[in-house]
Amino acid sequence: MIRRGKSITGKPVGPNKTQQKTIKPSKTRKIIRRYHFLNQTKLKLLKLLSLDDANNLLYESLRSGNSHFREGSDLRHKEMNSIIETQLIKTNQHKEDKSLLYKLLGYVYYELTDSQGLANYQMASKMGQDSKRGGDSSKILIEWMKEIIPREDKRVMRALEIGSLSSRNKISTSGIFNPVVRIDLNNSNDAEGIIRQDFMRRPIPKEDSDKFDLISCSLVLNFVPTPIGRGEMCERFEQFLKRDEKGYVFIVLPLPCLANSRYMTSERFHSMMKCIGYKKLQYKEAKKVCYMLYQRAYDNTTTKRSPFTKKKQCRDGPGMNNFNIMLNKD
Ligand SMILES: C[S@@+](CC[C@H](N)C(=O)[O-])C[C@H]1O[C@@H](n2cnc3c(N)ncnc32)[C@H](O)[C@@H]1O
Repeated sequence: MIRRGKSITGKPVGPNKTQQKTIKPSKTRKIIRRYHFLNQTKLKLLKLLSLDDANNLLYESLRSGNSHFREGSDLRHKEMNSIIETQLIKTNQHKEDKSLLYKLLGYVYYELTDSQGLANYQMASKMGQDSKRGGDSSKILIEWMKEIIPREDKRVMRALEIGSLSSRNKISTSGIFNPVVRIDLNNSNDAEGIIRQDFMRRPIPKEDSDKFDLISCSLVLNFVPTPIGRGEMCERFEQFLKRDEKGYVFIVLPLPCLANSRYMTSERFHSMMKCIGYKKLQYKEAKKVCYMLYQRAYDNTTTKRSPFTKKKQCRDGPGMNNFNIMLNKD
């Protein structure tokens, strides 16, 4: 799945006739793929070096305290550094060479935190929301919610949108949800009403009134680099959903994650969600993505957790990917 791509720190994308920045679909895909590659490589390097960056403080401390890391992060490359890029693809081959691993880590951190790279990544993700390229996935959510909620029910629902790129999407403008709390890991555009925040570190609300009726998680789970990390994200939803109501979770995934993976199918995903307390209300496949709506279900028919704590191959075939989601052993 990981492929070699071009630098995301390439030249800025110029204005078009409408003064809006655009990127061609092929470049959009490359930028996104590159970003995922860097994230995966960062995790591998941290593991090889037995480091933990849970508090996001590592960059500063390594920059001041490790000369190899600093050397890597100082390679302020306009063009990709081909030697380093090759070494990044084969990190395991260099596992004995700690100095090189630190240098690679410095390089990766710089690439990931470089503001031009991030801006391009954000723009590439936004381009994916362009109506010509799949559009705003929350349109489907709103259609479904309108079917579910009786007309006479005028209750306004609170929503948390994880991985939000715009405050003008249907989830924010339909009037069904108010407020819509929008968070994103990387968003630097606070003026648009998107809080820069990692959902996995968002404080758990104490009061039920601060919890949500709906969590939207569109094209975010596939962004999380590890199967266990994805499972943890799914399990965390529950702590943000209101207790008295039956909260909803809207999930969107790239279709190949469920339709072309050796380890995950739509049935397996629904069973995993059932196991952690949700019933499936809706499932729809489009050309490139699949949409799902779940609701909290406090029933007594528990599904065993153990099938989802292990890697299980469901099928195999040429060109299949290894996308997976796993639950922690309790
Ligand atoms: C591909 S974009 C999807 C954007 C949009 N929701 C959509 O459906 O097109 C994925 C976004 O999820 C964000 N993201 C990933 N993990 C996150 C986390 N733990 N907390 C908050 N945002 C996260 C990333 O920063 C990125 O902007």
